[in-house]
Amino acid sequence: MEVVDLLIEARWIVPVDPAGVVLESHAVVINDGRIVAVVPQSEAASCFSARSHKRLEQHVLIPGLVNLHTHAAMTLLRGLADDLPLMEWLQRHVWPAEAQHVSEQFVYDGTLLACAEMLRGGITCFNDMYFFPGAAADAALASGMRAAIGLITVDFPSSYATDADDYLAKGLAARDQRLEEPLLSFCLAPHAPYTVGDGGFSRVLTLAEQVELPIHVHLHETIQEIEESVQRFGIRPIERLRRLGMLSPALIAVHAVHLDAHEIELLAQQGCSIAHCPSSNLKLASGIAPLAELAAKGINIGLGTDGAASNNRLDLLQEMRLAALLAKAQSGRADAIKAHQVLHMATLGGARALGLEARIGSITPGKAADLCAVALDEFALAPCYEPVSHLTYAVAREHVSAVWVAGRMLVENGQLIESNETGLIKLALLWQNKIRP
Ligand SMILES: CSC[C@H]1O[C@@H](n2cnc3c(O)ncnc32)[C@H](O)[C@@H]1O
Ligand SMILES: [Zn+2]
Repeated sequence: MEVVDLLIEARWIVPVDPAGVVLESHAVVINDGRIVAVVPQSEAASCFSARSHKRLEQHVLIPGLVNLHTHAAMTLLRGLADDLPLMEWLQRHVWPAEAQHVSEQFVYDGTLLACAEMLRGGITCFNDMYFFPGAAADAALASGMRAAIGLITVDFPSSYATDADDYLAKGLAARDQRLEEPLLSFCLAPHAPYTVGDGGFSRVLTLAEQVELPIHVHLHETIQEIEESVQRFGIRPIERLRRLGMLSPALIAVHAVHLDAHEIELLAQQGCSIAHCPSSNLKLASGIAPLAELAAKGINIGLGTDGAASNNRLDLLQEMRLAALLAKAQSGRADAIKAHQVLHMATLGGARALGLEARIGSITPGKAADLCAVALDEFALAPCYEPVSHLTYAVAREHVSAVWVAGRMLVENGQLIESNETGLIKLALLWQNKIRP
């Protein structure tokens, strides 16, 4: 008998890879934070002796969800400015508030709050883009979460940095100090084509090639962004990035709402990934991304919540449902995007975009034990013919009962184990009183 740390038995296990597989009455065997085996429960009992044992009746166990695009610390700006289009929202409300309030402490506290919300909703990894990335990284580590930390660049000065060189130097220093952290990885994060000049993008590209990091950029989010680019540069943003040599498998195009057929072809040919953020795109009236067409071209797609100031939730299960429903309405085809496809986007798709496919995104031996258990034992979810259908169309984050990151249990019975929920609410209130006294 092999002695292992943890054995999780579940009524259903959806490994995500191979696609479409649903295992009944299996167990996941975990040792040293990694998945050792996925076997029938009868075999698990005879082959493994576990120090800890979790039995999940009428639960489905899935890989931890990967939030491919967020600005975690913006939880502290949730509900500050609603019902506005993107540029008015940014220029008149968000950027002034950020200029006044963003500091290292703001980012640490806001990210801590975001991690609590994400973990409780089954998200085990997030890809962040915000000021003071070192503080975001430390808050993720303090929460026990996995994070891809964006090293941001914008052409305007902030409380964090002055110009493109300063942003990048500070980002790289933050990364160098945390290179040994197994739960952290990094991305280069030039904000958008309308806030980063050609010089900034070229610096980012050179660095991305030197240090082999993904590049995470808002792209083709609104029609206004495209029209302004045509006025300023004579070309659309994707063509501008193409000429700069930025289109490659390292690129994560966030939003990608407004695309013509040629641009979809280009993104597919170049192996770019897309971070689809349906709630934020709807709330800011940016539009609806052509998800079915992107998927049909074989483009890798992940799902993102965007920040809590434009969503206003960090709830990837809700993004899954919305992604599937919008794709059907937009294409006029009920089978345009199916339940298992959005589960793939919310897990392996996000992991692949971040270059983390070998480590996370599916319940596969050798990968980290980042797992999410969803309870399907309530009347509103009964009966259950097909657990993946329920995950996409019926469950809410309140049904997430347990979450593990690298084999460490962080949510049990729907409650955060290590965070003090009352303390987090007090922290948010302190910031609320500073931001709007
Ligand atoms: C330079 S740090 C990130 C920057 O992005 C802003 N932001 C938040 N949501 C969006 C969005 O949907 N599109 C573009 N920019 C966004 C955030 O407020 C920060 O300033
Ligand atoms: Zn964003």
